[in-house]
Amino acid sequence: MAQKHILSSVDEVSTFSAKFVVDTAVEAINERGIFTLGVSGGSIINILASNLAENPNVNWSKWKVFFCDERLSSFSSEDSTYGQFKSKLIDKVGCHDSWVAINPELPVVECAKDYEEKLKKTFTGSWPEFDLLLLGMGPDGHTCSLFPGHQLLQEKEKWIAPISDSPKPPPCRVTMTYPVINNARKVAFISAGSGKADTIKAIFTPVDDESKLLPAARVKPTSGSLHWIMDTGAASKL
Ligand SMILES: O=C1O[C@H](COP(=O)(O)O)[C@@H](O)[C@H](O)[C@H]1O
Repeated sequence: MAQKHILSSVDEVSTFSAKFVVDTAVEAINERGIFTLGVSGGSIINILASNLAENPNVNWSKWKVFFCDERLSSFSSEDSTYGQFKSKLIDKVGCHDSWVAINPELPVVECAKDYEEKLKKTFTGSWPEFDLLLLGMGPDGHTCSLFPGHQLLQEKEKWIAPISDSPKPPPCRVTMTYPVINNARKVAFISAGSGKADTIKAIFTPVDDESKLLPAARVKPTSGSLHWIMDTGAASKL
């Protein structure tokens, strides 16, 4: 069962989300000495970056930040999630060593394998167990780079999968798969704006056939917790 956190404005979503991340980090560092975080791209970048950059309670030396999905674009492109976090947060704080980026120069299949190897330097075991994954959701119900009807929704072996036909540009991306997402200790969607309201209503509406579930509705942590952080616009049809 998802826990809903409904805030009255995008600014409040931003403040709440940053506190949610930092509180989770403090708990993880106290318990295990490290905080493993996965971030998404799109609107989440602006929601998170400045609040995290200004937060004095972040012990960056204990954070390891990966990308839930990433576009194969150069870091100087606006499409690069790493590039955006770099200019809006990483360069300002000087926390470069905490972030694990993809190599966008590689062909997409190799890039996914290479990124999976990078994860394996931090995580042992058959599946990584992230402390927290921050997910976005597009108006079509996609999350990470897992799109409605795409064969990647069935991927059961890879940690990181390549996609070269993303319906949302750019077409070449790498993405975490459901076994990774659903193995996290905590997963939080961050969604703002009334443009997401119909899709959020669909996500929370039960279906008679699991194959009809939108990608974001397939996020069901096996033993972790699921959170939806929304503003009143995004939650307006619930
Ligand atoms: O393409 C992507 O879109 C989703 C949703 O983005 P948003 O701007 O609608 O919030 C994002 O979560 C994902 O990381 C990104 O690659």
